[in-house]
Order: sequence, then C-alpha cells, then structure tokens
Amino acid sequence: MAKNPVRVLVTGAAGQIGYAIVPMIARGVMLGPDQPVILHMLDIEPAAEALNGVKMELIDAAFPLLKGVVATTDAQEACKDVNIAVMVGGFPRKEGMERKDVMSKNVSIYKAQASALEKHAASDVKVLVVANPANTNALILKEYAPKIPEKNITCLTRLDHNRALGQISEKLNVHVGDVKNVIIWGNHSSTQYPDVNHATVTTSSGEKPVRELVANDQWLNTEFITTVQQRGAAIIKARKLSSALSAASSACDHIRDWVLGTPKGTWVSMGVYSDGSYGIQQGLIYSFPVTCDKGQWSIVQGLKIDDFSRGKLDATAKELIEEKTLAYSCLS
Ligand SMILES: NC(=O)C1=CN([C@@H]2O[C@H](COP(=O)(O)OP(=O)(O)OC[C@H]3O[C@@H](n4cnc5c(N)ncnc54)[C@H](O)[C@@H]3O)[C@@H](O)[C@H]2O)C=CC1
Ligand SMILES: O=C([O-])CC(=O)C(=O)O
Repeated sequence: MAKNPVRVLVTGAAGQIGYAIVPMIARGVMLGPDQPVILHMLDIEPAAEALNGVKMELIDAAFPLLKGVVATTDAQEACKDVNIAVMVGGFPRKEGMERKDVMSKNVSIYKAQASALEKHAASDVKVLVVANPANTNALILKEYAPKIPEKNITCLTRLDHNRALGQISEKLNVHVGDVKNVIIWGNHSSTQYPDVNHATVTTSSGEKPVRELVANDQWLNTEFITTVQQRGAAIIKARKLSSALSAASSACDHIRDWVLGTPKGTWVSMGVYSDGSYGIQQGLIYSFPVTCDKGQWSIVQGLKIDDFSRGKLDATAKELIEEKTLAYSCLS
C-alpha cells in the first residue's frame, strides 16, 4: 500500500540552499524512494516572485513522489501540519555588519518561527536548523517552542562531518564510503573540532584506524582540522557564494539518518541539545557523535577523550556559551 505523504517545510526556499534541496526532497533523497512528500516552502515578501518560480519548476519537473507544493510568505500557513522542518531562511551578513547585528536579526527570526512551528506543525515535528549561527538559532527555536520536545530540535553539522570524511578520503586515496566515524564536536563555526581519533577505513584486510593509515599526526592535528574548520570560507572564496549543493545534500543525510536510522557500527554528527555528556554543559546545542534508531538519536557514549581533544571540546563549548549570552542580550 502506498505510504501517506510526509509534509516537509523548507524555509528560505527561494535562496541558494533552498533551490538545491527542494528537488532532492522531491526525488526521495531525504526520505526514501517510496515516500511521497508534500513540500511547504516559505520565504519573505521580497522573494515571493522567485519562490513562485521555484514552485513552477517543481511542477515542471513532474516528480512522481511530489504530492503537493505550498509556496507562501506566511509562516503560519507554511508550518501547518509539517512533519519535518528544514530551517534555511535567515539574514546573511552584509558588508559592514557586526556579528551582533547578524545575530540580532537571526535570533528574532528564529524566535518568531519557533512560535509558528509550535502552534501549527505536527506535535512530533523534527526540526533541522541550517541557517547561521546554526547552533544558537536552534537553541533560540527550542527556548521559544517549549511544546516541541527538545530531542526534536537539531542543527546541521553533517556538512562538516562529510567534509572531514572527504578530506581523509582524499589524503588516503580511498573511497569516501569506506571512511567512517569521524566526529564534529561543538559549534558549526571555525571553533568546531573535527576529531579522527575513533575513525576507521574499511580495507581489504578489515577496518583500520585512520590515525594508523594516515601515519602523520602532525597533519591530522593541524592542517586537517583547519581545512575542515575553514572549508565554508574556502568555498565562499572560490564560488563567491556559500556552499549550497553540499549543504543541501548534507541536510538530506541528516534527516534521512535521523528518520531511517544510521547503519550498524556507524555514527554521524548532529547538533543536539546537550544532556551533559562528555562534560558539555546542558543548555547548549552542541554537535556530538550520534546513532539513530526508530526516529530517535542517542549520543555515542564512552569514547576516550585525550587532553588535546579535551581542550578543543571545551574551547568550542566556550564559544557557544558566549553566543548564547549574546543572543539573549539581543532578545532582551
Ligand atoms: N549549517 C551549515 O552547514 C550551513 C549553513 N549555511 C547557512 O544557511 C543559510 C542559507 O544559506 P543560502 O541559502 O546560501 O542563503 P541565501 O541568502 O541564498 O538564502 C536565504 C533565504 O532566506 C530567506 N529569508 C530571509 N529571512 C527569512 C525569513 N524570516 N523567513 C523565511 N525566509 C527568509 C531569504 O529571502 C533567502 O531567500 C545562511 O544562514 C548560511 O550561512 C550555509 C551553508 C552551510
Ligand atoms: O559561512 C557560511 O555562510 C557557510 C557555511 O556555514 C558553511 O559553508 O559551512
């Protein structure tokens, strides 16, 4: 029997990531090739015409799984009965703007959209915040939508995770699909800590630790980390636009694994509400290694954290605490 359609909201749908992600969702990349979807697309009034253009293209693409499209500038209408919400809409930093100005605009947007989601979305809606500052926007959304379970509000660090897999694959000249269990700890910012201490590569003679195969701790502890931390900036420099196809693809990976589960023996990175694991204070949205089963994520426990890693985990937590303080000062 055919499945009932799942309603998927994409905010900022007329933007770059929006344009890349909606055809992926309509093709089953996010929820599977047998899962019909109804797309809800939200953008703001100045982008209404462009948003309608995206809707026209979705109709023209004749996707068999796409059972309906809602394209609107009304947040309440956009959020109505949605099961999945991918929050991409936001205010980008413009020349001359201070970090506080960007933070102020975005936390106000996320406060308002939290209320629309809480009132109108399905009670078990799963939320993924992509727009920057992603962790702090997600935290604000959580605080202002108290009826949405905190476990249902996450932010995207899967792009950083995939970037780390990509760098190891390039370094070792192995297929990216054979590399697993890297970790992104902390903030989706340049303080994030890409950690390979538990990562492995599947080889013809079994699974081998990445550290052993790379055999270059100097590279792993310096250049590898900064390359992943700075990859977003490198893409902006090269494209004069920020990452869109990789961000869209990683957002699909995030939701797919969350809903359909992670493969046995594999974890992924997700920005989730800290429960105090690994000494990270509660009350932050922090990226941890997680496994997913039956629509629920769980933080991977018991990984050994050496002194080098401890310092990095704490430094990115410190930045998130500062962002949280700044966000609240913008809202007060
Ligand atoms: N977490 C991650 O890994 C990544 C995050 N990003 C972030 O994703 C966000 C979107 O990036 P792009 O698509 O490249 O930007 P973009 O500027 O092309 O698109 C953003 C869209 O959001 C819309 N928007 C603005 N305010 C809105 C509101 N209140 N409600 C609904 N829509 C609204 C804009 O009109 C625009 O269409 C940015 O904040 C970017 O920094 C980008 C790449 C990776
Ligand atoms: O900095 C940006 O706007 C883009 C971004 O988050 C990334 O590519 O990781």
